[in-house]
Amino acid sequence: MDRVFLDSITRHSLLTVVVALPVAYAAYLGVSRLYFHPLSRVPGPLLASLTDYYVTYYDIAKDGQMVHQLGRLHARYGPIVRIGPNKLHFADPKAFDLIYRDVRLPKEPWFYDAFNVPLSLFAICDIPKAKEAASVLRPLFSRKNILQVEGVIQDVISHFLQVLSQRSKSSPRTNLHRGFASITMEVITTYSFAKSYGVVAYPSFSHPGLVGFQNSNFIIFVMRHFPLLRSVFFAMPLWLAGWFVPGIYGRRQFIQALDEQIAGILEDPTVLEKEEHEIVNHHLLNPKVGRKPGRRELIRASDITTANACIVAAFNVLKNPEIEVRLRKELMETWPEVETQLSLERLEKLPYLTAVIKEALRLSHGVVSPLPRVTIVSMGQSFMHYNPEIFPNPKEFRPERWLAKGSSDLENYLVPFNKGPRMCTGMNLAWAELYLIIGNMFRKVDMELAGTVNSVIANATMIIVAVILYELESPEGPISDAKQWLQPVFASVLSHFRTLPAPSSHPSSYWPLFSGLARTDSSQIDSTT
Ligand code: HEM
Repeated sequence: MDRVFLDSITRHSLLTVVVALPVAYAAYLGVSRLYFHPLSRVPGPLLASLTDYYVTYYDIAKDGQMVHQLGRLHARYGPIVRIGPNKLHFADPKAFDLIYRDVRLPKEPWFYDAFNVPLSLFAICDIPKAKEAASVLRPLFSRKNILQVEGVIQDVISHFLQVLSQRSKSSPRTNLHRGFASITMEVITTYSFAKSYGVVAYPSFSHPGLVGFQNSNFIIFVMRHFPLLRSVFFAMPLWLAGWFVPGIYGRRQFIQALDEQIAGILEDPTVLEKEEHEIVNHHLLNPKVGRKPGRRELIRASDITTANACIVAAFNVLKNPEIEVRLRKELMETWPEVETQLSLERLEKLPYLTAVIKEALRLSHGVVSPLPRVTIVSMGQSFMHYNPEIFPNPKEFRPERWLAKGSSDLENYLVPFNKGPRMCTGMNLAWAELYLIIGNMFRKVDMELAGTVNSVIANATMIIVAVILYELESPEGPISDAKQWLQPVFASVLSHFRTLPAPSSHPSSYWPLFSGLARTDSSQIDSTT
């Protein structure tokens, strides 16, 4: 009897310890975070001071809305807000320089590891390692180098215009966001690998590699907030991973193709000598460098960001007839022969085109998520770009603000490429692409807005068709014939997904797409060349 009694006490105590320990630990954490933490005096919501899952809720359950929540928090608590137990967010323009120009502040691994590209400069947090990687990569994207590969960008854009012209005969409606992303993806792969992967020519501008890259954005948010899931997800067979990231199949196939090419170059480096211009891999595959290039991130970094800026420009110019007339007039006067190509250097001298691009960069932000630096401080670009004291009526697309007297001071507050030691490596390439794409589009193409498409449904459809096309691409498969008949079917299916009217002012309905969550709407633009 005594023994039974003792046993039950032991069981009870064990149970009490099992329950009480975590509760006590949570209470200890809560009290220390609220009252004894160095940030405990910084204002912010109680829940955010207690747990990082406050941000998780807005990033995941609220579909990437943290950026809007940050705006509300700053309105309530002031320019510095505690958004996590160890995290501060700033909304003061002076803080931007202090955070991002400080060479001592490394990138924050929690945020960058989720991209799963440890070799890419973008995700390297260790300062000496990042310096080493940057010393190889940055010179390749110098202005001098970009001018040398201008021909590549010009050729890709000309090809794109041809494809668009062909397409407009069978399907006048085009998702130009995909179109622009196809241009930038083709440019970066050609510049890096001296090989066209047929991205621009792919039906409906939906190359599986491109769709796969774009669709993996959401999973990055999940990986960021639930790091334990990373190893589970990356160990999954492709068919299962495809349930979570539709299109991952195309992405893996594409990466495999890039890997094979890299392996080919490493086996026989003389193939590089045959290229007309120096390509990124001339340098990255140099044995002295001793590291494999972060090939995926160059593609990710370059396709969506530049395409976002282009679509914001196209959308807003078409929305405002007086802006469109002024832009087309400037282009026409400098570029009377429409069949020719105009050089980047001449386009760069056009003040109104330049103002349109700056305004597009201001409103599109390359990366909306605040980019965290240890000890965890960050400030989202939108808190510079949407500051009404710097940019009156900040949500309006007004290129004229860049032409007004004293506007050169505004440049300090235009930070789409970030500032400081980790600012965008591809900035010169991005500027070149923006001039050439927007210049060409508004000189050579007549367009009008044609509503918006729900990109979740459109993506799913594109992926199914993309997979079918890939399957057909076996040696026996009649791929070219199949593409010919599938393309119009595909285009007409897609045109039925025009579910929403064009947004009436700023395209806020597809804003989350720009924040990297490809889950809402992207604009559709009627195009006829
Ligand atoms: C309009 C177009 C673009 C925008 C707005 C943009 C924006 C940005 C921003 C904000 C960062 C800083 C990220 C951070 O601090 O973590 C960044 C980094 C980077 N970008 Fe871009 N980007 C654009 C185009 C490109 C292109 C075309 C390339 C192609 C090479 C590129 C390559 C990179 C790389 C490699 C980094 C990492 C730099 C480092 O961490 O040191 N970007 N970009």
